[in-house]
This record gives sequence, C-alpha cells and structure tokens, in this order.
Amino acid sequence: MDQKVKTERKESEQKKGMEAMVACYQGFDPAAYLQYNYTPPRADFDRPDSIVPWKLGCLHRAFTEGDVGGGVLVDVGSGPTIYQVLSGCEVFDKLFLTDFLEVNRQELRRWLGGEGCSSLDWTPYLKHVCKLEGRRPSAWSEKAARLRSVVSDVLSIDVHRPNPLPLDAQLPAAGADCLVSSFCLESVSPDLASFDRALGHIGSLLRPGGHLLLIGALGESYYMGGPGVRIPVVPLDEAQVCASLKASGYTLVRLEVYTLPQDMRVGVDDVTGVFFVKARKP
Ligand SMILES: C[S@@+](CC[C@H](N)C(=O)[O-])C[C@H]1O[C@@H](n2cnc3c(N)ncnc32)[C@H](O)[C@@H]1O
Repeated sequence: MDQKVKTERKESEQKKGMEAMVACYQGFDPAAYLQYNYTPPRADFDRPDSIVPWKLGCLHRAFTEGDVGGGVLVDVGSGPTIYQVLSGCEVFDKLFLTDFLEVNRQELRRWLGGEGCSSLDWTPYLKHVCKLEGRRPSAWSEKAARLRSVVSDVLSIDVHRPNPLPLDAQLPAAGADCLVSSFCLESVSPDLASFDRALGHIGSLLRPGGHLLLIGALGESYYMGGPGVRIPVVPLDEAQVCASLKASGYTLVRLEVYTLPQDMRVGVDDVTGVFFVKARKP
C-alpha cells in the first residue's frame, strides 16, 4: 500500500472514531452524571478517602502553594460541574468555563444565574473548600458569590480542534495563566494518540510559564453518561500520563494518585484510580 493510501485510511479511521465519540455524547444526561459521581459515596465529606474530598484537597494545595497565579483561568471540559474551580476562583479574577455540549453549558449557566434550579446542590462542596481554606463554613455563600463574579463566560470547546475555543473568546493573546481540566481528555478521545493530540491542542491556550492542573481517570475503559449511555474512555496509567505530558512539552511539578476503595466502585464506570497532575508549560 502506498503512503498516500495509508495516510488517507488513517485519517478516515480517525474521523470515524471522532464521529462515534460525538454520537455517544448526544445521550449525555447532566443530572444523571452528577448523581452518579457527585453524591455519596463518591462525594462523602465525612470520609477523607472519598474521591471528591481527595480531588478538592489536591486542587486546594495546588492553588495555595504560591506558584500558580496571574489573571485568567480556563477550565477545559467543565461538564455540568463547578467543584474543580472552587479553589481557583480565589486566585484568579477572570475565569472561563467551557464544554462541548450545550446541555452542560446550560446547567452551568443555571447555577451561575443563582436561580436555585441546579441539578445538584453545591453547598456541601462550597463549605468543604471554605474549611480547607481555614474559613468558617458559613463563608460558603461568599465563595459562591466570588465564583459567580469571576466567571466571565461559559464557552463552547472542542479539544480535538487545534484551536479548541471560539475565535472570539476573550483570552489574552499570550494565553491563559492556568488551565484546569478534569476527566475530560481521556473520556472524549477514541485512543491514546488522539488523547495526546488533544493535550497538545489545549496547551495552545496556555501562556509560557503557565500551569496545567489535570485530573483524570486511571484504568478506565468506559463510564456511564446517563441511563444506557456508555461512553468509551482511553485507559491510562501513570507512566502514559507522564509520557503524554513530556511529549506535549510540559514540566511535571507533581503527580498524585488515588486508588478507589472497593465501595467507591459503584457500577457507573470501571475506573480504578484517579491522577492529579500539576505541570508547567516552559
Ligand atoms: C467525564 S465529563 C467531565 C466533566 C467534569 N469536568 C468533571 O470533572 O466531572 C467529560 C466532559 O467532556 C465534554 N466533552 C465531550 N466532547 C468534548 C470535546 N470534543 N471537547 C471538549 N469537551 C468535550 C463532555 O460534554 C463532558 O462534559
């Protein structure tokens, strides 16, 4: 087979993989997803070995070590969740939430609008992060107001495009000062090669010297995005995460790993662990 045919075949397979992924996401149900992943036992604030308190602890540390800062924070693939920016919103004055799906952007806008019709009550999350910050739990409403005031926009995003954000997104020319992304890249990519490409694409949104805080699933081959909605995931291990970051030119600051206790394996995915990465773009 000559090179041209090989390349065309590869491109056609890549296109099919992407189309299949987009088709899977058409069934994504924000309320069900929140119920599966963001209620006990996965979000049990009385248990330090519960997934959500572990993630919130990692984010709190990353944002309070003094090296992450600047003006603009972008959360890549926010989904219908806000937990991942509860620490960052105290450090940055301008924050962009992003997602591929309009249903998720609507869910985020509902919470931002404060009309009390969100699919999940984020109050325990806000209280928990206030506690981590040494504030009284009753400061949670101040934190909610702070987050609402710093979110500049909820944008559409496609990490498979070399320019993932709309051209009119109001990002600084040099890029954002920090990116957060949780459970996005591995769960929207048909294979490791496209995960790597997506990591490269989002890197173009970050200024040199800026930080990437990446949270993701280890050993996961699927998750449920709603009843009967099985979404394939690229199963990653720690070595692959480090290799992908290196290939995209990041300097790894820290990698932390959480292993799921048996009772967190609740049948909505086959995840075995979670990684948290703090990395810097040179
Ligand atoms: C597993 S969810 C993660 C949501 C949230 N960040 C969290 O921590 O739970 C994956 C998210 O990626 C979004 N997504 C799907 N395709 C995408 C794409 N091509 N580019 C960016 N995000 C995408 C989905 O809409 C979904 O909200």
